[in-house]
Amino acid sequence: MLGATNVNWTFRSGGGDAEYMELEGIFVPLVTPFAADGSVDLAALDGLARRVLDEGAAGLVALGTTGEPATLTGAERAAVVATCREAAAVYGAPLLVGVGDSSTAATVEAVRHVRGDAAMVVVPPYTRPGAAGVLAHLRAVAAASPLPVVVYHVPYRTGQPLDVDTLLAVAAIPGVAGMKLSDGPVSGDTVTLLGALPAGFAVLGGDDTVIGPLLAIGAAGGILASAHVATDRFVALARAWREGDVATARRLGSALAALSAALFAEPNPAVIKAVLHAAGRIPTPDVRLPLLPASRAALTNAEAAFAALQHIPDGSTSLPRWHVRGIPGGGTGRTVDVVTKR
Ligand SMILES: O=C(O)C1=N[C@H](C(=O)O)C[C@H](O)C1
Repeated sequence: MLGATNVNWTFRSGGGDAEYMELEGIFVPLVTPFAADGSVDLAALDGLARRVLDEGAAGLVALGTTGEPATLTGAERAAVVATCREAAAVYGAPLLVGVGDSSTAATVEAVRHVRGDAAMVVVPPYTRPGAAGVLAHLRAVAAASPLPVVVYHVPYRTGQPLDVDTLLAVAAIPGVAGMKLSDGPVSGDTVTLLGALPAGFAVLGGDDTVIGPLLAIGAAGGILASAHVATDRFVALARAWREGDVATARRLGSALAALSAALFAEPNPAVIKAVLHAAGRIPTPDVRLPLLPASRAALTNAEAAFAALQHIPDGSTSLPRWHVRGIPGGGTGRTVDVVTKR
């Protein structure tokens, strides 16, 4: 359990006790599918959510960068969260909801209304307030949040780098349960950070191409847009590192890094949407301006990287799966008697 806070939750990474939220394993930050008329296709979103959970994802993220939240209306964002929440509830899986901007007051207000299991709060972008400003911002937000906070550190998007001491100070803030770490290549600082985390504080890797090394040095999991495409393989990678199956982890990690590089060859989530559309999983590959659709070449490369994965063993014949029992209506119902993970 982290910190003495004004919130009524308990947390640890790992375990399996129902009273705790787990921040471990592969979380999928869902794209927002658009219909041909430009509206948000909530049925397609529901299908994506259920598919990744079926394939062993530990949880969902709504309104991550990948969900294009900046170009959604308030009503669309609320509908996306409600859809993800409903799907997550069927599986008993946690839902993280992305929130936050450059204003502390606005973020404090927004975090009070998050409808999920945790708020994924981005380091304030654009303003570059410095380390002390970031800490003051996150302390104010965490103190106001009724939910655990997962800090999203992504300096190439926010423009705000943070050193190891500052990241450890973030980890010590009451109410901050974990961090999505998207600060680029694994460096000496990354190794220092992962080795010095407080007990129970979870780092989830958010740079898809380096998830293998991050898991190897102690990340509890990842928040990976690439895991739309090969969810079970990313789940197998996390398991292989957790269980010490190093040979499998290295082979899978290498092939998945190639897949991620192809999926991120153009601004995210354009290529992922193109691949999902080509596979018939979303109705259009559309993104909203200023994002542009993926090129034909990017789609072809990503499909080739995905095809290459089929020859890589995952180290097990039985991947972890959500086991859903007692769904009225033959598995398509909205209520469920028992959901466990095995
Ligand atoms: O939406 C997210 O969460 C993620 N966004 C990152 C990005 O687009 O920079 C990538 C990561 O896979 C998860």
